[in-house]
Amino acid sequence: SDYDEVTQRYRLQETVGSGGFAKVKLATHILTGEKVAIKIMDKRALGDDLPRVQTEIKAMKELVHQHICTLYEVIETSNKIFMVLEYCPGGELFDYIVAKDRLKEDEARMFFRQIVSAVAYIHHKGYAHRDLKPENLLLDEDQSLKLIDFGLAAKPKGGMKEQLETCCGSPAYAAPELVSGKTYIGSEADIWSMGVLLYALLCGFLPFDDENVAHLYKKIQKGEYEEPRWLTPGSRQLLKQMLQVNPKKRITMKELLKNPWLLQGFDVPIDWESKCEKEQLNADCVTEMAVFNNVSRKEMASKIKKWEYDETTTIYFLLLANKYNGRTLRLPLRT
Ligand SMILES: COc1cccc(Nc2ncc(-c3ccc(C(=O)NCC(=O)Nc4ccccc4)cc3)c(OCC3CCNCC3)n2)c1
Repeated sequence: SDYDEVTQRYRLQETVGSGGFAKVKLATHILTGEKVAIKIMDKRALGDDLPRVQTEIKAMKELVHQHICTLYEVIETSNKIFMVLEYCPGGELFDYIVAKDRLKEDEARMFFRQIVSAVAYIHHKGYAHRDLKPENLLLDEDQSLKLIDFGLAAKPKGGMKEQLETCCGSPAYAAPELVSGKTYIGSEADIWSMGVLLYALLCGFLPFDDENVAHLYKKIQKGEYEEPRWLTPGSRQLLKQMLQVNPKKRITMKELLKNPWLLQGFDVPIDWESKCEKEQLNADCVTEMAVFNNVSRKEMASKIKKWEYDETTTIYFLLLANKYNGRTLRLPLRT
């Protein structure tokens, strides 16, 4: 069946999310014992949206960053596409904010710097996210955030309008120019969405909200929102610059990266460059895999560098992730 290959290498566990054409199951990579997330899509259900999955996979292969969930492997069968992805043990940032009601300014800033880092990197690579919201931000261990795009929003073929109608959930994070159906620039719309995100982190509720979508659009286009008394002048100023209805007056990513409120307590600009680009292989991981496969390091390195997004890519990324969080993952020697 469609699941034969994936069940040989992964133990599928509970479903943690489903939306639109995708379902996500947590799973364990049998060889290493590491947890992964597997996004399962049915080709028939996708219909003529299938090209968007290819677009997303192409995007994911280019977007390798410490604050973006890594794609490890793609398994395609006659009816299904399985994307094996980095698992984030902390679940959604959305649930974290709800549990804490709202975040203290320092914690909000610590998270928001990571979000800006991921989005600046995506923009640098020529992409726009277009669906930034707390449900698409996952917590890794030790308070680090990973950006995902669960709803296949990355570079939708139509404008966002069609994207808004099709995708579930409210457009509470969508920019005014976008809900007005105007042509818009993805990166400018992402800045607005990050402003709504920052507001939600600091306040615990949304700046523009209404159960009637038409009324919600009106509020977004008006751009007026409450400022709770606990907001500091620095955060009010930044929110004002991000939640500018006119996209040409909105703060740019360049200005955002050196915004004084974001620098407070860190005094170093936000480092948005990727720390885990694919160009430079980690020597220890190559060695460990060479020993495991009983081949030379040179041979192993050239196999990894093909980036076929098969089991070799998965093992390399899983070993690399463990280097970062200090755990040494040992491949079981082949019996
Ligand atoms: C929620 O329950 C829990 C509880 C405990 C742990 C976890 N852990 C856990 N880890 C990993 C995932 C995941 C990662 C990536 C993708 C993905 O679709 N990547 C594709 C992608 O990111 N493209 C892309 C990114 C940037 C630019 C362009 C394209 C999908 C899912 C997950 O999902 C759960 C869903 C549930 C519904 N809301 C969204 C998340 N959940 C989840």
